[in-house]
Amino acid sequence: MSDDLFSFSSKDTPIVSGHPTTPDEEESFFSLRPESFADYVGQKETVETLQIAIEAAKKRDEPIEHVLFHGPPGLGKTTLAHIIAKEMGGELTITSGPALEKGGDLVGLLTNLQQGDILFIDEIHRIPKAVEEFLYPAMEDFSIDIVFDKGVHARSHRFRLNRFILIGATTRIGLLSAPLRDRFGMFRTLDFYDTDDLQRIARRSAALLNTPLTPEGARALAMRSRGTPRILNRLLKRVRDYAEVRADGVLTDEVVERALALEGVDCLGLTNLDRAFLKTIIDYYRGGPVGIEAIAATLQEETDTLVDVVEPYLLKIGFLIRTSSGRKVSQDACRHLGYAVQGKLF
Ligand SMILES: Nc1ncnc2c1ncn2[C@@H]1O[C@H](COP(=O)(O)OP(=O)(O)OP(=O)(O)O)[C@@H](O)[C@H]1O
Ligand SMILES: [Mg+2]
Repeated sequence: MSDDLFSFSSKDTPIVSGHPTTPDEEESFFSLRPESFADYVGQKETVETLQIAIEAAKKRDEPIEHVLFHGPPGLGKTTLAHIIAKEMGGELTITSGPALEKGGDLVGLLTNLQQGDILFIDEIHRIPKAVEEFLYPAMEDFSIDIVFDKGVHARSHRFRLNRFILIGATTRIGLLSAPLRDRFGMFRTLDFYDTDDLQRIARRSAALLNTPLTPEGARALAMRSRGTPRILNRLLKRVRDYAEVRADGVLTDEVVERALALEGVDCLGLTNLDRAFLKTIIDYYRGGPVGIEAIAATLQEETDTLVDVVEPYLLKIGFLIRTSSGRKVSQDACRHLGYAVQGKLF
């Protein structure tokens, strides 16, 4: 086992984790965020479903139904919420499951919404149960029941809300309760982007940043972005810095490769954490199957980070296999990492 296996963690490589590390960073990406469906690359079926729903709702002069987006971080869920709000002409209020600690937090937000406004709840699977119960009547009947006093004096009062649109986003659909899931009229899973779409995003972002990018450079970036626009935009900025300091400012495939090698990003876009994850399974657990908790403990990483950020892409490219008895590494992954694969190793 290599010595460097434990010398890093996802905290050392924020550049490639799917989540924005700071609000400022998210802010600085704001200009790269597409503001209309025309600029939103890929996810064709989701875009079409939404466009149809929006056009139909506008004809009837009513808001669209509640929408639930599911998918790994950085694929464009928040971006879609912004675009929907713009198309529908409503105000967008953004919150997240963990930020809604008490029922009162949600009631405050709901009662401030006007007809056609949008409430976006990120990480909706992390909403506390007590708060979730306020959401049911709010979503279904546009009303909330508030109970005053306790015991025999308890009285319930029903408040009417304006007809709003709830947009929920989650990285873990399995953790969402069935009653909540069923109250969304539309449910879309966002998938990883293919290289063509990522190249398109690279060209668009490079143009917005005024950075020269060759077609080969765009392809090299796309291949290293783990199917994720947010990662692509981050890597693009790192490569731009490198090109301006160590090259002539033009983002060619060679410059992309050199710059990203420095960041620990390999030709498939795998990061130090991805490789450490796979190597742990191979070196400590003979390739698996092994439970995620055991991997997390060995790597000293959060289980959630591994499940939300690391695993989805490794599963997608077939480097990781999930079985009923745990995670297994594939032979392709072993080959990529330079392990000898003899016959049936695992
Ligand atoms: N379809 C797209 N076309 C072009 N750029 C995109 C697209 N989707 C996302 N992006 C870019 O990627 C960034 C991240 O997208 P977004 O914040 O919407 O991801 P998310 O799915 O909400 O992630 P999280 O789960 O971490 O909240 C955006 O700021 C935008 O620049
Ligand atoms: Mg988001």
